[in-house]
Amino acid sequence: MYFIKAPPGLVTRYLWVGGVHGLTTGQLADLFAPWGQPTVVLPDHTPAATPTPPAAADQPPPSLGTAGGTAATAASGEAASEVSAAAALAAAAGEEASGSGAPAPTAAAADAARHNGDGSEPPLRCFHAFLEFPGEEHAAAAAAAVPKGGPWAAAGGRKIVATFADLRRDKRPVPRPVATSTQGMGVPGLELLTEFVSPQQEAALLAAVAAAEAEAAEAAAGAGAASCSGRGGGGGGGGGGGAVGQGTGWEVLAKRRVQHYGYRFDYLTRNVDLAKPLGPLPAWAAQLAARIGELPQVSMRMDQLTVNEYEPGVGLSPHIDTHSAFTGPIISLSLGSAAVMELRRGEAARPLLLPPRSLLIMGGESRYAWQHYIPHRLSDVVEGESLVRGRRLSLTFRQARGFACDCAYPEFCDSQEGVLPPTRISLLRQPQPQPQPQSQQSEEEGVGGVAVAGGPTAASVANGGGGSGGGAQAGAAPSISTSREASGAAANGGAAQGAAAGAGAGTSRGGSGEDQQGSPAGAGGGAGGAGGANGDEEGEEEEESRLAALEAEYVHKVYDAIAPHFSSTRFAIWPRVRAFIESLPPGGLVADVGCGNGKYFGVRPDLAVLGSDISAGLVAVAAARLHAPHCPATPHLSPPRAADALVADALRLPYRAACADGALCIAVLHHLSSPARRVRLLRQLLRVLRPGGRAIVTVWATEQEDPKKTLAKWTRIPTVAADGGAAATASATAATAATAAAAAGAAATDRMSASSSCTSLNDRAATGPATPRVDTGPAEPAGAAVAADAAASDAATAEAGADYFVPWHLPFHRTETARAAKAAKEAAVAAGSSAGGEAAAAAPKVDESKGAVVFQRYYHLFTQQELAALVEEALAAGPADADDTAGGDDAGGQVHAPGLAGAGSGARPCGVLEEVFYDRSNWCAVFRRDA
Ligand SMILES: O=C(O)CCC(=O)C(=O)O
Ligand SMILES: [Fe+2]
Repeated sequence: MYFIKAPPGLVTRYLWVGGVHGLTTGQLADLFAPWGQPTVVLPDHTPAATPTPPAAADQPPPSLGTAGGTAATAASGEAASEVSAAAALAAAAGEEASGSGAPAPTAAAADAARHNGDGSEPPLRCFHAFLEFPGEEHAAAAAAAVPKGGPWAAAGGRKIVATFADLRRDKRPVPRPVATSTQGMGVPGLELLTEFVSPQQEAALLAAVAAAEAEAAEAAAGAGAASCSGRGGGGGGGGGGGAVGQGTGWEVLAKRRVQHYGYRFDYLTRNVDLAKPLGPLPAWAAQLAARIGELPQVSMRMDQLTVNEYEPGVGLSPHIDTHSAFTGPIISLSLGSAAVMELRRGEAARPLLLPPRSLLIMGGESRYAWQHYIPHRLSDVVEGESLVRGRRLSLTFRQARGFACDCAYPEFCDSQEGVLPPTRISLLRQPQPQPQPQSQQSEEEGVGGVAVAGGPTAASVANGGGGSGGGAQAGAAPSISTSREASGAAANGGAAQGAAAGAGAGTSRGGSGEDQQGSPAGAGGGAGGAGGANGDEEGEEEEESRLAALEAEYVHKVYDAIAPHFSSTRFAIWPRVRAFIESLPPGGLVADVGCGNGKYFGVRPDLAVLGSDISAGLVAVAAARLHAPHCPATPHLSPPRAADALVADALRLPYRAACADGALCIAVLHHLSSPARRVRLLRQLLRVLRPGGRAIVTVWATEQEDPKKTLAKWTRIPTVAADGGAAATASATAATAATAAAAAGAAATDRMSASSSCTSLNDRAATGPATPRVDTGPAEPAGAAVAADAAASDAATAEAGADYFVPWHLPFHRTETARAAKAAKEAAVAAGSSAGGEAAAAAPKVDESKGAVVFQRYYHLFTQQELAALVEEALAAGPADADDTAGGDDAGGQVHAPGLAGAGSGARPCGVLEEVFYDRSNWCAVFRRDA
């Protein structure tokens, strides 16, 4: 395995960092720790750097400041960082260290430098190193944080350069001794039992496997099934009704054939579907499984068997069998021919010969934290002798798991936080969104049985809520005209909003003179009350259509186009969202509105999740996860689906009112382009929640942790909504102001820190009945209450957030996105050449230098007060009506408690804003519906 610098535009989870000479690996890791605890890999490919041992008192490692500026200058151009140790070090020294005066270190020197005799860590003698981050996002954030070309204060004034790197495996043949026994291999939990079966038994097993194809076909015919050839990979599944011993027959994968028994292993989801057992194992497999199960190292019932057939030259990609799919050890019996299997963890690669008739037991760490890999080779060299491979069959026995994995290796565990990204194969097999009538699309894409049929959902997809029946005016070029330009619509929109706000919250919307954008919305707001309801309806509809079209263009279309790539970057479970989910009552129902790839579906096994998203592409990814549930608590009882996903518009959720115990709305609200539409979404959440139900909403914050790497790279655009300037802050009621300010006070204390801050509003501003604290975060900083008081008086003048275009780079040379990128590229070129004006402006752009198609996504960044006020406004307005399907927000007629005034005059909001907190560049609100 070795690293190279990545080609321009390729974002990876590895960074090449130059200028590290003189640092210790520990210091280097610490320097980049804020972006995700990278593993430091040194260029000569000795085992990965271990955590820095405590420095010996008499020989401290040099401080970051001592060696400033000795090394790298610029990382431009092609650094010859393909790494043969000495060559790379010399190259690095030659390229980057000119003038440093340091002697070019040799590999041996670097190696020797790795550990001092006393256990302290000496400084690095190499000029570059590689950092392996948990994900691309982390690496990208880290790369962005390194100052370009100048000294870096955090690094003690050194110049550090960072570029993305690519990991390659095995291009250089690295002679590694192949072990013939697991003893001394250094892979805990791995055990090889040779001659586990006799040659006669081996022959019988090979014959049984050979006969299985015919038996499977026969069984299928007997069961009246029309299609069970198994060939082509789509078969199997069965449903459990077949004859005893029914397997899948041969399924043809790209390079090998497989048979499955017990449960079919799905290579798309890397999991088994417990709801679809294939039936008991056939006798020959059951006998073997029983014998294996009785081994003391195993001691469990094996209920799943995969037969792999490898022709000579065929191997198996490195992988860890999905934790959530199988529990306990994984056992593989080799038949026919030997092959070398390599066990890998980090930089360690330990090859082991698997002779025919041997049984390999992968238990414990070897099963959960080490990848296993069979190189694609025609022969293996073992103890100096070349062993030519023949046809090898392996029988891999496993036990399907019916519960979340709770192993000690969360970084490799898809049930735990370091959820693995989807496999390349799963990404390749993502259906690409086809341009088609959207209403049809929603019907077809609606997976599972929940709530898809009927209701307004189907038709709503294209419209994004834009006008009942009127559609999104698909032909119309999306306008990003400012509120000033759209003054006609603005006045009307403002009036409508005034109606909603006036009737609902009795807000101080008239105070929108603070509107920085100079939006005329203030006029509408001034009208307030019922007056707004009588505004120019045509104008309202026009405005709604315009905003819906904008969202369709700059949100929905983009996510559909980038879905597989986007999804591959989204798998971290955010601790605060997890904490919220964990705070929900047992056995409840959760609406995950804007579920994306469904990454939160499996957090709680006992909760049923209804996921919805307007992007069919993302719902397809989420749906794939449904076949890999981590959640069914009763594996053999065909449990009801614990989650389902469908394409739906968040502004018109196709669920019954008051059905959900919880609602998630993660990173969705900021894609809605007006305060009115944001309130509509919040009121939809309230409608779906039962009284007592709670929701968490997260949005991107104007206070970005690293604005130079985010805000500075995004395009600030004029507020798109006509009433955008009147953003919810100005509508804060006295109560809102107090709660908002309370949150602001505490949040301001640490809003720019990476750790989450949090605020339980109930503790600070007595705005309602005491509610249980969800907050699991640190205690309130001293002085926050004072700050809150001060902020309270400011709340009325609180700033609204701002609208941005945020680019998404879809790399066109990444295998897993090649098809999507190709389509997007062609579309971009076509749009650029055929359309003019704004349509062309909306089209994604090809950036050859970055090797990517660049899409622009619409975002509204929120201030903390703005989010709080928005939630308060929705709470005051009450749950959306069941028939809130019209585009225009005629909330004036829908408010459940008309005529409510602010808190001072006895308003009865339908619920409580429990807390607002800042978490990693997001503002998050938790609120509860009471009535
Ligand atoms: O062929 C083998 O021995 C291993 C098969 C395997 O790792 C798998 O099916 O997951
Ligand atoms: Fe495996």
